[in-house]
Amino acid sequence: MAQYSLVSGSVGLITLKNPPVNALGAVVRHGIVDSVEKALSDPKVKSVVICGQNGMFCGGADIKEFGTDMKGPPLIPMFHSLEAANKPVVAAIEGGAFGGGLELALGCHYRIAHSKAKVGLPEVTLGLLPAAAGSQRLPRLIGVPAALNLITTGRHITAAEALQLGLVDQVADHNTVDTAVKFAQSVVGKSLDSRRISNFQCPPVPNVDVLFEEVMQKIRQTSRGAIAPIACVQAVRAAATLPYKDGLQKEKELMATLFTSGQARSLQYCFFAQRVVSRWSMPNGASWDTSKGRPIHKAAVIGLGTMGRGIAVALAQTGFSVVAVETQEKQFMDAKKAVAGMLERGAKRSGKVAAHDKIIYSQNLQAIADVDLVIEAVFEDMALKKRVFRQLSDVCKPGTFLCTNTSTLDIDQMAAETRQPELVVGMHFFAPAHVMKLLEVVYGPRSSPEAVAVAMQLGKKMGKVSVAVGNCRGFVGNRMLKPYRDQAYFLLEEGATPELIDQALEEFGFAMGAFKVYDLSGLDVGWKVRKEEGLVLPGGGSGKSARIRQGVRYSPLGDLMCEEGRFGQKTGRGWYQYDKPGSRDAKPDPWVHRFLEDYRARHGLVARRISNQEVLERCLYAMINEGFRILEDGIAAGPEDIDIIYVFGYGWPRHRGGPMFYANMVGLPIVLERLEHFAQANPDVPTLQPCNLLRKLVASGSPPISKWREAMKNVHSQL
Ligand SMILES: CCCCCCCC(=O)CC(=O)SCCNC(=O)CCNC(=O)[C@H](O)C(C)(C)COP(=O)(O)OP(=O)(O)OC[C@H]1O[C@@H](n2cnc3c(N)ncnc32)[C@H](O)[C@@H]1OP(=O)(O)O
Ligand SMILES: NC(=O)C1=CN([C@@H]2O[C@H](COP(=O)(O)OP(=O)(O)OC[C@H]3O[C@@H](n4cnc5c(N)ncnc54)[C@H](O)[C@@H]3O)[C@@H](O)[C@H]2O)C=CC1
Repeated sequence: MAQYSLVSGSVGLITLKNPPVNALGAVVRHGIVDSVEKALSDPKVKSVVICGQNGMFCGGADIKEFGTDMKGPPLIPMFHSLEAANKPVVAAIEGGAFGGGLELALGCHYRIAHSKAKVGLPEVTLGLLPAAAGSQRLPRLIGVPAALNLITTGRHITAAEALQLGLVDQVADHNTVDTAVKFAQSVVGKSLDSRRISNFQCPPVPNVDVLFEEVMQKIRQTSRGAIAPIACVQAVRAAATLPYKDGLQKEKELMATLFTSGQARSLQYCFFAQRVVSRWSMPNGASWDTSKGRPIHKAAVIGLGTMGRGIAVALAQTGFSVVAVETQEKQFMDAKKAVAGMLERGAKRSGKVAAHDKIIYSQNLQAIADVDLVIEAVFEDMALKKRVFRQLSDVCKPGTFLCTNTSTLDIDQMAAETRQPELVVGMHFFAPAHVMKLLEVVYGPRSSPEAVAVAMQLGKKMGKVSVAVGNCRGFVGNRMLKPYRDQAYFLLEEGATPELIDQALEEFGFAMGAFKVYDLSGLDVGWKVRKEEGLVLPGGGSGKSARIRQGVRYSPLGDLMCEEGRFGQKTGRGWYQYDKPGSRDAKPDPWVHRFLEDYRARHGLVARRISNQEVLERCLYAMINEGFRILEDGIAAGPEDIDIIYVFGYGWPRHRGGPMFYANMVGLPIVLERLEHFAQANPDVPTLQPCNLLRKLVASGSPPISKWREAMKNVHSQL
């Protein structure tokens, strides 16, 4: 609702009330219309102030209303009547004004923001554009380049930046509403013509075509396949080149296409999924609302290689005291230098002081005796990790949480080496750990809810999107990656090239195809693991065993590449060729094509034409099938957990919602039918056999994704 009152004898105060963010649901919209009418028709009222309750102006349209019949007054006429009012209207922005909330403020004649408030037009992140005239008013107010930046990125800006851009008129340090009321009284009688933004001419831009072309090109590169950023540019272009009324019409047309698009549905799903996963639960019933964490002041990182360095930086930048331990002399020296550089660069970007003094370096484990939490990041070697956990348990004070950054190994085996196994959890960061947003928090069978709560809260403090998952090989992300990568290799055997597969995946929206990722992370990493697992045979093996391991189909192609010394970017040669070792510019390599032809000839394989569609179906459906298995096994609490892991950790295009949401969009019967088809053609690939949960969901009429948790309960109760 919107509450109306008369304050200071002459100011009509309209307070938006719709907790928690005062979203513009139908009831609020009715409330605004009624209150504005009251204020404008009351002769005692000389000016109007609009604010939100509980220190929050307005979080924009009520996203939960999208996809419903959206009854109630529309926003555009409401904002026009505010702007046309003959009494000054002032927006008092506390907390934030986002999307429709900022568009409401742009309809007002003046905007006053609290110094801690943030504003923005984040519609693009929901697959939309600011279609309550925001795309037309903002460029008129702050100019085309700044508006383009805000509208196409959706970023939230501080009150200080908003003031600098001319988006707000004043910043208040204390009671914003009181300041706005006084301000509203002070401007009574002043002409309002110059305050009505829709009357403004857009400030002229030299080389307007060049500017729009540059922005468009950048967007095509960074938001591969996403339609909303492109529509945002087109809408701002309309503001820059057309009269307001025509620009508004263009905005409306563009929004009509976006509003019902699959991309908007996917992005809005991601918005809510991100919030769902923060309310974690464990199969034993423990959950975020029943489990308390404990404050962490001092943490340790063990092993300062690729991951440990990033984790130490992320902890220090969050304000924790960190003891960073590395045993190898050269690594120790290199790590100190590298961490210092990362802190410096981070400080430059954020404008803060580099947190060098937060980190103490040591080559001795005794230095961590008084820390509250340890994150182990030594080599991926179970024997070593077990030894380290034994030492940690001896050295650390009782009650210290012991976390491992392992990407695949059994948390419980490490916990078993300690005196308090209930304090052991996985904290699986992604490289580079100070940049990547995802954190998989892995609970073993003995992990306490308190330990999970601590890791989840720590992740949140570090600005990570944290997802709690169960303990199995590869957890959620890496477990699902395996069948996807296997399919990519099998497709090479059957006639594809690395560039054909990567192109199909990149056109789908991945930032990088499977083989570019291999080259980036190093082919030798997986080779080492496969060797330890006894999967690698010299020369790839021969005869029947060459392409079968432990009874299932296996491609030795990756092993053979490593035997040739082709480890990827680091050696300048991998699935692509590079100008020099370390270079990132991947070029197709005729050597690889010959190598694949020889391989096929040796194994009697006849190359066939492989379509983009087949690449996507084989790679993605195999991955999705594993996702259903993960749900069936209770490793992830719901499809949202899997989707958020893929969107934030594995470059899955957000506008496609994550693998499980994508399956839901494609249609579960289609996914099942294709998997059955591929499984029949590949009986030696068990990961293509459709799993029970998928079959049960289809048999029960393919419920929407929001109902899968319920369906999963039935499957679990039958087990
Ligand atoms: C042809 C049709 C024409 C239609 C025209 C429509 C044109 C438009 O007018 C378009 C729009 O406004 S689209 C909406 C734009 N606004 C946004 O994107 C802001 C979304 N919210 C946020 O960023 C953060 O919640 C925020 C920064 C605000 C607060 O962050 P916090 O971390 O403090 O809190 P959260 O945990 O994120 O949120 C608390 C609870 O509020 C729910 N929520 C937030 N924003 C909402 C919103 N706009 N609508 C509905 N629910 C919303 C959020 O889901 C969470 O709920 P629970 O998870 O249940 O607690
Ligand atoms: N590299 C990646 O992209 C990711 C790796 N991980 C996991 O993180 C862990 C570390 O991986 P990386 O950083 O890539 O390895 P790395 O090889 O770059 O670094 C490991 C470091 O640990 C040090 N170390 C070994 N034993 C030690 C001990 N007893 N005490 C102190 N330091 C010791 C080594 O000297 C080395 O500097 C592994 O478990 C890996 O699976 C997880 C996510 C991503």
